[in-house]
Amino acid sequence: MSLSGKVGLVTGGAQGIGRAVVESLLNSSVKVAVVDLNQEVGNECQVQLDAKYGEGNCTFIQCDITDGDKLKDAFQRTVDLYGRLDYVVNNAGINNENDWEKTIQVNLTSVIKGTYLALDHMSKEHGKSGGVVINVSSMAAFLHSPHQPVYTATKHGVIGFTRAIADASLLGDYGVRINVLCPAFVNTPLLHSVENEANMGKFVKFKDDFKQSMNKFGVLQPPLIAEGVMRLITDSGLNGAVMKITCSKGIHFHTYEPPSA
Ligand SMILES: NC(=O)C1=CN([C@@H]2O[C@H](COP(=O)(O)OP(=O)(O)OC[C@H]3O[C@@H](n4cnc5c(N)ncnc54)[C@H](O)[C@@H]3O)[C@@H](O)[C@H]2O)C=CC1
Ligand SMILES: CCC(=O)/C=C/C=C\C[C@@H](O)/C=C/C=C/C=C\[C@@H](O)CCCC(=O)O
Repeated sequence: MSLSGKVGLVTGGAQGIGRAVVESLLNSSVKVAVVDLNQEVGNECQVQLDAKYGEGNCTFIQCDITDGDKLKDAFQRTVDLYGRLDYVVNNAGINNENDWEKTIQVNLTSVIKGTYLALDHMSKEHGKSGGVVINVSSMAAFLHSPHQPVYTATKHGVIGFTRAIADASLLGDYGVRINVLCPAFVNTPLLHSVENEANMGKFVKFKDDFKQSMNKFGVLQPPLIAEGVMRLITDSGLNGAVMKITCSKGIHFHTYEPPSA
């Protein structure tokens, strides 16, 4: 399936999982807007991607996704620059149990806003030609992690929101497939934040337990997560899917029991 001529937007795309996703999209000839808070890392990312993929194929847009007006501008700038929008990956996330209200804003509220903005630009309801949204949750949503109660809550929320809005998209014939991705531990700067009291607050005292959990389950590399994202983009049968990626099972899907009376 050729993705050439398509346009993607990835939040938190300057490093870690988001950066790997951006590179996979560029490798498939998709033009990409890299939306990220971090100006320095974003500038560095732009220079490296221009050198590797050629100028004009991606653009870094500095933006704090918790600022609704700035996020709206980032979407509009992408469409103004590349003429359309086909794929949105709501990936940016933080791990901060100290400032837990911020964690809710970044990990859940902004994912909801990013999904609604994606629909504004892609839904047939608005005369657009459809597309794919991928919201990044975590395997933490399937655990009762003592290290990260609020992070865990946000990731549960992302799954619930995504499954519901995916059904709405189907019922309303929006032409947009909306899926959720749940990686286990991935080797990125975020993973190392679990050692910091500034991030973990009073839960930092569980850090040894946390490390044992990582040793037990293993740590994934970002390119495998990007492979999962590309599958969610290219498999036209997937809507409301909950993709899990773990060391033991690789890329697989969560299944839910059908509702009963
Ligand atoms: N690393 C891991 O073990 C796992 C991570 N995840 C999730 O994957 C996503 C990406 O995480 P990583 O790549 O590991 O993190 P990371 O910390 O390496 O990268 C996150 C990126 O998001 C950006 N960002 C943070 N707050 C932002 C804001 N307010 N506005 C715009 N950009 C912002 C950062 O500047 C950074 O470039 C997150 O949603 C995370 O919760 C899920 C499962 C496992
Ligand atoms: C316990 C998680 C945690 O404290 C925080 C990690 C920080 C961020 C990464 C996050 O999103 C967590 C992922 C957690 C994954 C936990 C367990 C899985 O690896 C279980 C996999 C089971 C299997 O391999 O089949």
